Amino acid sequence: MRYLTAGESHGKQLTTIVEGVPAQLPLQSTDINESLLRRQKGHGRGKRMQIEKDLVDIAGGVRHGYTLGSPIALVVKNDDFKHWEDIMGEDPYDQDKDIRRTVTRPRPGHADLNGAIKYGHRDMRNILERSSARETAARVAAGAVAKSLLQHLDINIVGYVNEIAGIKAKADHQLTIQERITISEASPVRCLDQQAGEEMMTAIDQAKQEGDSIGGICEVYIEGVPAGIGSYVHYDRKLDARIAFAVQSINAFKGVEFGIGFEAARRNGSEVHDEIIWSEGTGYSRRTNNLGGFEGGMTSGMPIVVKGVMKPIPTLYKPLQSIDIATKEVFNASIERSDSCAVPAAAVVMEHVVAFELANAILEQFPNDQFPKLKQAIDQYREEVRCF
Ligand SMILES: Cc1cc2nc3c(=O)[nH]c(=O)nc-3n(C[C@H](O)[C@H](O)[C@H](O)COP(=O)(O)O)c2cc1C
Ligand SMILES: C=C(O[C@@H]1CC(C(=O)O)=C[C@@H](OP(=O)(O)O)[C@H]1O)C(=O)O
Repeated sequence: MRYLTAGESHGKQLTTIVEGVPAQLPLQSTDINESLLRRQKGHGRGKRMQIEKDLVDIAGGVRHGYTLGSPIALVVKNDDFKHWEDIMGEDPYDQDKDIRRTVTRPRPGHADLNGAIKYGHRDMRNILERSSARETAARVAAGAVAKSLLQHLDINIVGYVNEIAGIKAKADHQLTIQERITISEASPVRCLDQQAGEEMMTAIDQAKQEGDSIGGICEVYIEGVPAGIGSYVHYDRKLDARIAFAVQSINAFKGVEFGIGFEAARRNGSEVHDEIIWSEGTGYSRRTNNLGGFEGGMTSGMPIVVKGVMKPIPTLYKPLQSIDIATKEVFNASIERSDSCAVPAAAVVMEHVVAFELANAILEQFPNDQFPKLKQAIDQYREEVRCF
């Protein structure tokens, strides 16, 4: 399974094509819309999210509520396009006539300057339109298809926020996945710890008031994955590595950890590696889950726990110094609008990109043309793992 996305932030629409989804998987636009609407929520987002109401149009690959096995085309319209038609429409645009709208002032921390140098654009709108995290709506649409597939295989996944601006949620390892889903969904910052969640909201409000931005840490938690998904035999078949790539590729993500992650560097081996246990009913398991569900690039059968670090949003009301590429003058310009914190939204994005990688690894390993056959094969494999 693979996917491509196309579309600019203030252009007509985002388009996603997902190829390699098995036939006969139940799929409806409501499944995808739920994910898209979750991504739009979250305390700290700017005015743009009040303009958009992301809804998918399934334009190919699905008939009467089931996938056909053909590529699935997903379209999400940009409602903001109507305000940008003169700038983003297809009619030739005379940049010289409207010099005020030419973007020549790169934001530190965004893709503007590097992208302009690479593609030779003097109007950095040509960069920012595509480097914008608006594209993550298209990634969530693709991930929602994968998530739907996983759910039909009894694999559940959720993304939530662990930390914002240094405020840490207290970890409750006993929470079931259903509890994690319900609690995070009810929290405006998608946090499992109500007290910390309230402090995070205050920190976001304060950052916004000061014209600043803040980042944080998201966690994705998955239950129901059998042991042995992925492989150790070649670097690009290691599933943890593929997940790390997908997470790192989300706009503004700067690092990835599995389980205790970087903390492993500070502990002895005896305090890191998860002891193997066995019981008649469930087969093999681990006494702890410090390694976050992976050993040797393969799942261990324990919950997958992966964290991603998001830096603060680069567009600031209180801007940093930069250089105008037209005049080479130093500037400290103010901006019209931006998110002050998008960590809660990013947790939903992370959930979906991870879902895609996991579903893809499963499809590579099992019969993938027809969903009922895939389900049968997975059920049989689970039984083999239990009796191993
Ligand atoms: C959900 C989400 C929303 C974002 N919103 C903004 C925003 O409003 N303003 C901004 O400058 N950056 C925003 N970003 C981050 C930029 O897109 C990102 O920093 C930029 O593409 C440069 O890429 P890099 O940070 O990965 O190097 C957002 C990121 C995500 C995931
Ligand atoms: C549009 C989305 O996020 C955008 C991501 C983004 C950026 O620079 O990454 C900048 C902002 O866009 P605008 O300048 O239009 O307000 C965010 O709103 C979205 O998440 O759907």
